[in-house]
Amino acid sequence: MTQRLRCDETPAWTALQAHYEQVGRHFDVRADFEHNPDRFAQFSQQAPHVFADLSKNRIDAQAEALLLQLAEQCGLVEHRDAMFAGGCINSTEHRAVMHYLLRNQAVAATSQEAAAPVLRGAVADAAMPEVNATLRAMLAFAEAVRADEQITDIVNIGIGGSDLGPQMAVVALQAYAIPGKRFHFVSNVDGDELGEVLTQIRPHSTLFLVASKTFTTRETMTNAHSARQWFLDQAGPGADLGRHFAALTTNLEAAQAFGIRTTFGFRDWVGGRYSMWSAIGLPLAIAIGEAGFRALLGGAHAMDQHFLTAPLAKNLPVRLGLLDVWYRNFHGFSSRSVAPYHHGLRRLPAYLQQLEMESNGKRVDVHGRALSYSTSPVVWGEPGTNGQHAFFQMIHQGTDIVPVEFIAVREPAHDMPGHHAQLVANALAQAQALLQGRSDAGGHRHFPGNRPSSFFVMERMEPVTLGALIALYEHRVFVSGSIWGINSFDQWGVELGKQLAQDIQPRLATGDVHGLDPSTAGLLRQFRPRF
Ligand SMILES: O=P(O)(O)OC[C@H]1O[C@](O)(CO)[C@@H](O)[C@@H]1O
Repeated sequence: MTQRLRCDETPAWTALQAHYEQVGRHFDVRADFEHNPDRFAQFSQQAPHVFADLSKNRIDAQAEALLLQLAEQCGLVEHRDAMFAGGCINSTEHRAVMHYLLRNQAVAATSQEAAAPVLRGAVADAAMPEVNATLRAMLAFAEAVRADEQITDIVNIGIGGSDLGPQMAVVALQAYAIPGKRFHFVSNVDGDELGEVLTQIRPHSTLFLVASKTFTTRETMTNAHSARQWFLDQAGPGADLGRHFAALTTNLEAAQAFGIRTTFGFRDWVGGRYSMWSAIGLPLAIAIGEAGFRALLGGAHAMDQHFLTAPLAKNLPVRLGLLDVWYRNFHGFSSRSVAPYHHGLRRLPAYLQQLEMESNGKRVDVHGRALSYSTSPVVWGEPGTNGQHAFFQMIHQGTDIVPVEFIAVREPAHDMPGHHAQLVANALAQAQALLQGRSDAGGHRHFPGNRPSSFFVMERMEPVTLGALIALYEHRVFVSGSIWGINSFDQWGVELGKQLAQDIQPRLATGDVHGLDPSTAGLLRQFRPRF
């Protein structure tokens, strides 16, 4: 990997620090709206399927210009192009990062057209035949399951990226889901979760999907083995495990050894949290069918094209990623709240927590050198309007500034009179209140205002728009991670806890506390009589 300038060593970083001290620290968005009639136009844009208004953020044209210089001086374009050329940018795992190839097709692609990818080049040309063959096989299987009236319940067993993406999308696209089938997602090793699902299903009408990139994740394997045992016990003699289990994994051998004969694979260049476009998306494909799944891929691909080709100043993932850097490193904001004003997007905050914090929660750069600046903010949220009646108090009047991201659609999927207008009015009003504040009352009733927010608008919640929205988030995370000079595609931070759990589990049975710190030893004794 070529040595790039670290972001805090660039002239643009120094200029941004000076600009923050002179202007940014006291920048009042309301005053800028008064002086600058073009502010809304300057800081809003239409990207594929997503309109974004960033004008309520604490950013001015000069800050954005300096951030674009920062991007240039940090080699953002070269890094992006290296990813799209199949370069080994996940350097700590020696892997390329090419999940975008999984959606390398135009929105209207049929299965024939999909054979002609839009992104070309040696790497894409080499990978696409296998990508398309797997996609076709997986979608054919999805269609067969959809047509199989005997199968009423689909149970996805997976965790992290093998759960959050497909679950978020199945929930979001409920209006497009095939009637007569129920979708369950089991991720936690807490037996309560699997146990609850097992009380709702019958073996002969259930399809279990064991989703695990590695097919070694302990939680998933424990749940899969328990599900298999339950199936064999319940189905009795002649139970056809092969008909009722399928695996979605890069480790086809391990899946076969488990006794599964229907497997759908993908390559190691698809990271777990970037895998909903791969075979990991099978539950979603069963829910929304081939046409829906292809539309989802097409929407994401449209965003890929935008990220690849739009000038940086009008490139939405770039603008968002740079805004994240501005807020995190210069304003010092440590969290961002996501407020989807759409009931279907209620799992989006959980999905984004993994996408953003597992990708960019790093304290060393790609060369392993400790960083002297902050990286990933905490990402959190709840759907509106619920959040308004819970934590928005803190966002309006608390001591910390929390940028909020509103997401709303123009067309609802329901036809309940009055609901959608009220929902949208609330989203607009919250963003307005955060900006304007209230100074006609003092003390407890005073709202300081000038609290930043972004607002995303989509036509409706449908496969193509969801695909574009998620790809937008993926690329935005890439942009901030790239500026920070970290590897957004590894996750070594999850390893230590996994290893220690393996050491502790047998100790729960034996009571051996040798070598443990006093707190862990004391806590282990709290559980001892149970094991
Ligand atoms: O799909 P797998 O291999 O079971 O991994 C599940 C999840 O575990 C992690 O590797 C780490 O927790 C995630 O990145 C991943 O999405």
